[in-house]
Amino acid sequence: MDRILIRGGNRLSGRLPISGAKNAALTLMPCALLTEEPLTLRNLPRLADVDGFGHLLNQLGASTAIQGTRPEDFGRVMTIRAGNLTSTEAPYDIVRKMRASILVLGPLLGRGGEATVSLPGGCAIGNRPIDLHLRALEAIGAELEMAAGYVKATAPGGRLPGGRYRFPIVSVGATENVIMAAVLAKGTSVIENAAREPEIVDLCNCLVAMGASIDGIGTETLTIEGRDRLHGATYAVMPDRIEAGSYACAAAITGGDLELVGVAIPDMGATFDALVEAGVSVTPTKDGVRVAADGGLKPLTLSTAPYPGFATDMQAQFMAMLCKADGASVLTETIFENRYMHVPELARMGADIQVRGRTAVVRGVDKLVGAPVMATDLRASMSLILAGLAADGETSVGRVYHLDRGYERLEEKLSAVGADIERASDG
Ligand SMILES: CC(=O)N[C@H]1[C@@H](OP(=O)(O)OP(=O)(O)OC[C@H]2O[C@@H](n3ccc(=O)[nH]c3=O)[C@H](O)[C@@H]2O)O[C@H](CO)[C@@H](O)[C@@H]1O
Ligand SMILES: C=C(OP(=O)(O)O)C(=O)O
Repeated sequence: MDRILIRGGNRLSGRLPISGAKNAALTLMPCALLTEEPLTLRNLPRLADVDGFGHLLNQLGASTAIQGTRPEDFGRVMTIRAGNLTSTEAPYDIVRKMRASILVLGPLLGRGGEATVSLPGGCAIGNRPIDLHLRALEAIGAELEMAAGYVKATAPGGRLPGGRYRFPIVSVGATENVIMAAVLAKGTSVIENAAREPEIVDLCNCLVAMGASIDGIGTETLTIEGRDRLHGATYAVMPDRIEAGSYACAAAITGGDLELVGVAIPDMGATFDALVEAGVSVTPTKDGVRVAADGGLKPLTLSTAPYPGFATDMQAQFMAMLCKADGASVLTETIFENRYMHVPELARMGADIQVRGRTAVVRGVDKLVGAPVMATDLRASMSLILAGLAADGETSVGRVYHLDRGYERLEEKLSAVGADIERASDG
């Protein structure tokens, strides 16, 4: 199994390209199931999760073709053709490895009136049930049956009627699933308390490019008028705001100066606000944004929240950064019940963090020390990389497959801006 080795202490500087967003890619790829015509996605990041989703689409009978990208380029172009689907089932083997597989439920149901998807089960960061996905689909007319760890959803008469649903709490995935089902419904659907994450806006914009009718994009109330059919499109995946935020933290923790090329500044509000409050300078440039720090960081009080609040997917990276702040920070995780798995690993590197329930108190330390550490999930892995960049000596991060789910060629991007980082194989 691979490990990432980092010899810490280098100040990062230079230009760092931002890839297409994993979480947008994983909701744009299933849109291809909504049409018989090809959907071409540009700026698709090269990630294990994108490959996994391609594999799932293949299992359903869709073809996935990668076009003319050179190995040295970031991102790629993929054309997905779902003209002849041969299956409507997402099996346990795939769903358990990649939770986002649940996002085929809505489009399969919308297109063919039937879908069977394995229940994903819990994961390291929490239980992550799918009850809201199911309630929302029921509200627009789906009938559900549960058996042997699978949910089978059908549309009576082969087509969903549409309907109204108000989410009791904000769910990104459930909002995406119900939108993808509703765009091909017979009637109109109204979705209230919808998630407003930029990835949802990206999804809606792609669906509109495919002929869907969606009103209220970017707001908490979406009105979707079902169409008889959607057509193909070519669409570029939005830049990854979480990758950008992670590398902004890398600049901050190393007292560095990075230009994040291609970042979408309007999507970065809460992350950049928090960095500025910590004393980091964030300045728009012609190609993106420059994030610079002089070594001193102020402590912060942050609470995770749905967009436009501070993203739970940035909590672990900020925690690592705040280990080097001058004073005590307070972080509260409100989205997932178990998203502090990185704390004991950071502690092995000299961090001073106390967790009580959903709140973590992070006391800045003079130095972090390199150590062998183990990643537990995607963003936890990134927090260990960040700590390693700032630590004295060598850090070795295990279970790199977590990182490969969401960071395109991480070690290449970081070494190009001055990090001493490499991937090593345990054989
Ligand atoms: C592939 C993808 O885009 N993943 C993102 C997506 O995950 P995901 O879509 O799984 O996250 P949700 O927004 O659905 O989860 C928010 C909260 O709602 C709860 N919940 C969710 C669904 C449900 O049916 N019932 C229920 O109780 C979850 O357990 C969690 O506590 O949004 C999360 C919150 O921004 C991010 O951390 C993930 O990176
Ligand atoms: C939790 C994440 O992803 P997923 O929902 O795919 O597990 C993430 O991107 O941080």
